[in-house]
Amino acid sequence: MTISLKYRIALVVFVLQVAIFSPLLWFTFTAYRDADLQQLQTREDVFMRLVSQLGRKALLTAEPTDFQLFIAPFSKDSHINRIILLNQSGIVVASTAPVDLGGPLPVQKNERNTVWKTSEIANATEQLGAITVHFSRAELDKKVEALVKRGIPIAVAGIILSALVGLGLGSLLTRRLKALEQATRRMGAGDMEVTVAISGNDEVAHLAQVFNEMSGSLRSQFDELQQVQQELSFQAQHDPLTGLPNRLLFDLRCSQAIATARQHKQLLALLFFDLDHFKNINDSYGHQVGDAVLRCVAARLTMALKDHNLIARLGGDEFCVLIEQLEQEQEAAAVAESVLHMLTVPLECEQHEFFLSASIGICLYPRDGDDEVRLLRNADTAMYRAKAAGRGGYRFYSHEQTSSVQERTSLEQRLRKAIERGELRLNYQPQVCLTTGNLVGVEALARWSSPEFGLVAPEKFIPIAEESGQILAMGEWILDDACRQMQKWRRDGSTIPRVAVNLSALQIQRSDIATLVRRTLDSTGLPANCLELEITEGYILQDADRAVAVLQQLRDLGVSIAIDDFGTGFSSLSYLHRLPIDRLKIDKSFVQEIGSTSRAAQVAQAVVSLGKTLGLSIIGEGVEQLHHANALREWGCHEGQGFLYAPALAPDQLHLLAPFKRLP
Ligand SMILES: Nc1nc2c(ncn2[C@@H]2O[C@@H]3COP(=O)(O)O[C@H]4[C@@H](O)[C@H](n5cnc6c(=O)[nH]c(N)nc65)O[C@@H]4COP(=O)(O)O[C@H]3[C@H]2O)c(=O)[nH]1
Repeated sequence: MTISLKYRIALVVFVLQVAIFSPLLWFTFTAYRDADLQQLQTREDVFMRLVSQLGRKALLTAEPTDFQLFIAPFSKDSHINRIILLNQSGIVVASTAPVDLGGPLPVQKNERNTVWKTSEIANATEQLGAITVHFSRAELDKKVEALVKRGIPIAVAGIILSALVGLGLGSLLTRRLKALEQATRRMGAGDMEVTVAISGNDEVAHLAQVFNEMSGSLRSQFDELQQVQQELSFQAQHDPLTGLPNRLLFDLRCSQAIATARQHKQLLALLFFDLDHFKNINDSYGHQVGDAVLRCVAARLTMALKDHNLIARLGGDEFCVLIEQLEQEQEAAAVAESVLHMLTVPLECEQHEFFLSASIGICLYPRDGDDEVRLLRNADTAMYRAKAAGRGGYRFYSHEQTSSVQERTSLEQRLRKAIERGELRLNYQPQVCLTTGNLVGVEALARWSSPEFGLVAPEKFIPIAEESGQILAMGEWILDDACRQMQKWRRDGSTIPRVAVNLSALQIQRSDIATLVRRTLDSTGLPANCLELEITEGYILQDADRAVAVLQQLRDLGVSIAIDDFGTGFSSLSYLHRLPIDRLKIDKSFVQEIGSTSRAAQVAQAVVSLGKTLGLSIIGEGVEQLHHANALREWGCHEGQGFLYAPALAPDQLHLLAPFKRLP
């Protein structure tokens, strides 16, 4: 059993009081009684002396009657029980009742509160007798008893009072200690603001002061710790490069948002996107510039979408936007469009200008998934569809996309082995002079005949090869095979002036393309002027400065350069005139509109004029109809390529077609 400090103090005070006052009380009583007793004894001695003298007189005169008369009144004295005068022979000669005269001295019994006193009576020569007095002490005892009766309640009251004082003292002391204890408990429970009031200047006050000092120091340490903890938790949940929430925080917020949306039956949208060809920026300019671009993109995103969305960087160039409380899915499309629009503004970063675009996948809760993992995966799938559809756009997720992504993954795996298994080959599509109908060149176009998937269209496997990086090895093989074939035709006496080979943007950015071309020309023996390299307009737009430098290096080798798919980008005269190129290839989407009233047909004509103005050769791609060829020729376009003349053919079929005389 534990006794609180308050009661312990009270108990100690009580015991001390009892220990001190009991002997004191006892001493006072006995001292008082002793003093009274002494006084009584003195009076008894005086009385003894008096009755001894009177007794002597009675014995000497042998006339005890006077003596008897003298002592008779004392029989009523409460203090004197008996007075007995004995003669020489021990016979009672005078006494107070009830002792009989003439008899011997009765037996002296020691009664309570009484005392016998005897005094010998003698003269000079002989013993005369004795006087015995029986004194009573009852009076004295009664007095002491009365004193004790009066004193004990006072003593008990005093002790109780002191016990109460002890209790009060204890609670006074422990109340302050209790306050300290409660403050310590609150601090233990995490309340760092707690202090205790300091009263007085005693030890408890000092303890309270030390406590306050300790709590102050703990508070500042706790604040520091909290700050560090907040920083750590911020760092753990944010991307250090852009300051945006990272994957961890995004997952957390996403699952919270899903729970809220589930509860209130709301719609959510998740946008997942990456920057098209961002890898090229990293490869060409280094990671520092790449990082700066990502920072700028993050800042723009935050500016554009800050109001209602959670924006996160999931890693690399992958970003995610979560839109809550959606009314209808078109709102997600609007956000996607604003992201795309925001990226169309050229980005000036580290003294370079970048033209960015992104491919965005959108999926919706609850339609496309009911947890963050599934939503993210499906948004990723939708993003791949957006990429496959030509980049720079957005796609909503649909269930069919999942199977198409699975197909894409297995295509990618099979493609890795395609070259070494000899499943890839090149076909060649003639390019014809629109005036003479002569064969002016061929374009090498890759074909993949897979045992599992059959003939796979280049529009399907080339983007996969580009995204997976396989285009580097594949492109090297294509360049080598095309140059080797061309050299073979030459040796066989063919008069095909040139072979055009498509270069992927990645090949130009990630490899030393000029060295590769030089090496290939050397190893195959093909003269440089027999090789044309086709580069898409899109690549040049991504990075015009670098494109100018690379194209110049290639041109210095003696090869010619054509800009493929011209008209599909955002070409402007400002960069076109700086490019070291030989030919513009009008994209087939424009050529095929010739004859219609659409703007595309007008663009085709405008491209021809532009090319002529710049002194470039122009070739129309996708010439399917005679009127396409006629119109192009009339506008001044030099060459044409398309199904009107021939599709892409295997190398051994090509010689059957030349010369082309399909012109009117
Ligand atoms: N509708 C229509 N189409 C016509 C006509 N004439 C030609 N074509 C097609 O138009 C595409 C022209 O190639 P591209 O613009 O370089 O577009 C190419 C090119 O970007 C890429 N590609 C093909 N082979 C290679 C290659 O060896 N290397 C690289 N990097 N890309 C390649 O794949 C794209 C598609 O190639 P293909 O399917 O061979 O499709 C070829 C060709 O078959 C026509 O009259 N009408």
